[in-house]
Amino acid sequence: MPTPAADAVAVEIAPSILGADLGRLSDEVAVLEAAGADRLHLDVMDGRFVPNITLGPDVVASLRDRSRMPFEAHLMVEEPDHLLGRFVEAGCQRVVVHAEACRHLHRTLATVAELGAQAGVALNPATPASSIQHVLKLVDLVLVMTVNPGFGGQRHLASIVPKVGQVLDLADRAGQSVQVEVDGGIALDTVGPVVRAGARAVVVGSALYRHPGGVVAAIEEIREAARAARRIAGTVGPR
Ligand SMILES: O=C(CO)[C@@H](O)[C@H](O)COP(=O)(O)O
Ligand SMILES: [Co+2]
Repeated sequence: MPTPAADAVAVEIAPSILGADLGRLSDEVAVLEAAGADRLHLDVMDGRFVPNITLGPDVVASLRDRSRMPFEAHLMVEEPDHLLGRFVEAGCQRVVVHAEACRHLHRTLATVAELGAQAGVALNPATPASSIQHVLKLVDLVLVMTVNPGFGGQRHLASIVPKVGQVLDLADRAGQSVQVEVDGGIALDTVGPVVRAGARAVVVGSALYRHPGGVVAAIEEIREAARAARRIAGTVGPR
């Protein structure tokens, strides 16, 4: 299997541990790392922005000692400014905030960069691509949500997939380079269209844990389906 870096049609796989056995979290992270995950997607929920509560920076810090994967925190947190430093100190290389959760989005993203991490912005299904035009120069990643955030295991909203291309068009016109990652209901049957739309990374949660062959087989198959979609689309350039 070619390494993602050497592979012109690679699509990065970022497992979400929401579907894992949270009582064995560090073992589950080790399994994902051994399975070749490109980075770990940590879903942080505050019970306000979304109706669920998950993990905080202390949990992230204890996983940090046990893994060499890059960590990406997906903050589903209302007004997250007070927590940005905590997640960077905990070892997150990237912090993704929701456009809808930040009153001063530009300032929040600039703060992430000042803290020394990569900044990402996430968009709820109802939020248009145009709402982040003014911050594209501050982010290296746009997370297009294809479920309403808050829970793993929801049905993928295929109608939102065209937003991937809309974000990439906006970035092109602004002369900015961003990676688009898609999050929500990604599985063997949904990864192809999002990759053909231009996504170069996908978050995968429940599909990993539903697969009868286990996490290793699931990552392998989804990675191969994503590579095949890129080959079919004939898009091996940056997009
Ligand atoms: O951010 C979220 C949900 O809010 C996601 O990262 C999901 O938790 C991924 O899980 P699946 O949709 O793949 O089951
Ligand atoms: Co997420």
